[in-house]
Amino acid sequence: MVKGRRLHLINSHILGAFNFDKKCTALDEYRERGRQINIKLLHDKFYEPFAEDYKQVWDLMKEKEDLFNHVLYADLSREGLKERSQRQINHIVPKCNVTYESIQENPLRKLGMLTGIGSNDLISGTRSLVHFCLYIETVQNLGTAKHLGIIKRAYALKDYGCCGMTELGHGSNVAKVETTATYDHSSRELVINSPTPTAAKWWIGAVGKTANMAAIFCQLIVDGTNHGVHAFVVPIRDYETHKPINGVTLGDCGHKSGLQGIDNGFLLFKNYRVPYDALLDKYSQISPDGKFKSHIKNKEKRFGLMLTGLITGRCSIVIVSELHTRNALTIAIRYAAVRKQFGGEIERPILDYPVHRFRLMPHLAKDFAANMSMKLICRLYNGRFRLIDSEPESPDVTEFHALVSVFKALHGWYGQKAIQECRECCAGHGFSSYAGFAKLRADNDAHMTWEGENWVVIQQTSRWILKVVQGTFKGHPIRSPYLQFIYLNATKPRFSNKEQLKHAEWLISLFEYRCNYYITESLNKLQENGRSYQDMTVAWNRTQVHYLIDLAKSFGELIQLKEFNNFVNDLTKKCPATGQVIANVMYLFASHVLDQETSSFKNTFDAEQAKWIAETVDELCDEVGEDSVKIIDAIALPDHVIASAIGHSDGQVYQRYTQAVENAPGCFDPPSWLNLIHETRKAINL
Ligand SMILES: Cc1cc2nc3c(=O)[nH]c(=O)nc-3n(C[C@H](O)[C@H](O)[C@H](O)COP(=O)(O)OP(=O)(O)OC[C@H]3O[C@@H](n4cnc5c(N)ncnc54)[C@H](O)[C@@H]3O)c2cc1C
Repeated sequence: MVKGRRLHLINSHILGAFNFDKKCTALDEYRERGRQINIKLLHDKFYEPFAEDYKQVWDLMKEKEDLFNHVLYADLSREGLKERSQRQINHIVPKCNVTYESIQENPLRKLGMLTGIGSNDLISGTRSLVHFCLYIETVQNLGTAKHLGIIKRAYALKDYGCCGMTELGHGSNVAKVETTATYDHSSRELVINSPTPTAAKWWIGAVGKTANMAAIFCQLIVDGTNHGVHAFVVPIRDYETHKPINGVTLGDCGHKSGLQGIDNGFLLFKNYRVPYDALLDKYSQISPDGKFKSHIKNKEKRFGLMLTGLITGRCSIVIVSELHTRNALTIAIRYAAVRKQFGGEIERPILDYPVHRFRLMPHLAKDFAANMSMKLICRLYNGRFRLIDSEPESPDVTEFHALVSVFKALHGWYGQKAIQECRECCAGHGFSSYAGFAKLRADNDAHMTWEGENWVVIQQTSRWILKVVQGTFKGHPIRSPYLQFIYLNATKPRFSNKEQLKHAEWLISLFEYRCNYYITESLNKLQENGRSYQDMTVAWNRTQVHYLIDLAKSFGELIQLKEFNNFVNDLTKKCPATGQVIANVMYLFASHVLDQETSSFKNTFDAEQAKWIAETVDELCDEVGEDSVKIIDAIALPDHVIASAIGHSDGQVYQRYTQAVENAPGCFDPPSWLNLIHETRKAINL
């Protein structure tokens, strides 16, 4: 008996307990359905501008496929995940030729490498980003020629850097950080201190285990006067021993909701003396006779410039949250084509059910919209990256900042909702870690918060729009090409039939009207609140809900729709059939946005118009659902990058899933705590 069981176990290990003798053809059958599209054309256009960068990174992943396969690492410890991430970074980054010179020539390449890594694993993507963007770009944007050596060492990975802005007591309100850097004229040094426990730098990526260098943000005090937040580049660990430097206390922030492989840490300083050159002194200097000077007299403006090192990080979120959303949709749509439940004698794929299409297709449409705004940010990126260095106060930089802010928030939110819905759409098997959703959701969750908390960062977009509008009251023309639609007495475009919801120009004019509507409403409310509260900060905060936040969102979605339309027009020129299929995705995006509008704008539709919108959403979900497997084939990341047991392009869901389960440690083992089961049996003596 025992011998027989052992034999069975050995057999299970070698052959697998689940014997799939027939290949599942359900996904291929779904591929035959719907309208024909030019998959290669859609793929190439969707992957712009990163096709080459991604190919390089993904080919490198293929070389060590196991190292990038999440299914194999679901049981890793916190320390194990950190080690694995370091191995991933060591395998990819040095081969990508990301040097100071190559990035000066084409800054976008860095984003390509980082988001390529992040598309598979946000842990390694972020650990690289913290160093290459937050640390290096803070030093580069705020430092001077004498700091070039530090930057080049960092590109060569001789140093590993972090960026310490957030503290235990202050996050979004960076201007109020408590860490101080006090100038000591006698030695021409700066003395860094954490004057209170809440001044501890907190959450700082790479501090926990990796970084030996830090760009830290402190209040600069010269001769007893606080000149506001400035950045300093300082060593935090000894280069040889990797131990904290005297005057620095550091540690790891512990277990988190996800991203365990990132070594977020805390930093405390006690009379830590660093030479004057630690001050990143592009905008402020202390003269040899000990006087503070800055050509930017306004303290607030100076503070704004201190944050320019964040911009690439925000752009990376704009990009990578779209990639994560796409991965979730790829898994859920492929699974839905394979999974069959109900439907009579021959069961139907769950992707056939209207309710399933209604749950998934609007997210697919939003992912397309996010891909469009991602492309816009990337088109602008190189020019703005250089302007941040040469002319940081240029209106083009402010405009870019406003665009990135709204898309950082929108894409993160789209992703979080989409990933959760995809998880639920795959129900039980979606709950398995081998499906991939748990990791995607936990990873994307951080996008809500870091690099500017979404609800705070999005306010910067509406602030910019209202500033431009207020400028027009003083006779200043609107420069930004993205705000040319502003017209304060705008009237709603005539909405006389349902077919208009499949008319791009009309939809754009409706979205323009919607944004103008929120501008007018926000201005009126702001004025009203200004009278009620006197303090303009209170009035501003009182005008966020239903007004300024909605204004920023409506602006972001207008830009997405315009970019989407350009994409569809271009696609249609090259292949009308493909253009038509993707036009439907665009109409679905627009009508779904209108249908979801929960605040005041919805009142601008009468009951019949609201019904047209809802019906159009249903119809388009159905049409797009029929084409969705092919659409996903065109835009999906390679299987080894997604690394999901249930979302593979070969459609062998059950085989891959059971294989993952069987290969997991302990699948067939008895519990190591078997004695406790025996104890339990004896616990109650009847
Ligand atoms: C995984 C991870 C990694 C990180 N890595 C780094 C790093 O490397 N370096 C670094 O410096 N920081 C890092 N951070 C910190 C991150 O940047 C901050 O968490 C973020 O800026 C938000 O600050 P906070 O958490 O203190 O939230 P708070 O600013 O305290 O916000 C708390 C809540 O209050 C709301 N709120 C705040 N102000 C307003 C307002 N004016 N109006 C309306 N609502 C408001 C916010 O919306 C939020 O919901 C990291 C964080 C995480 C989670």
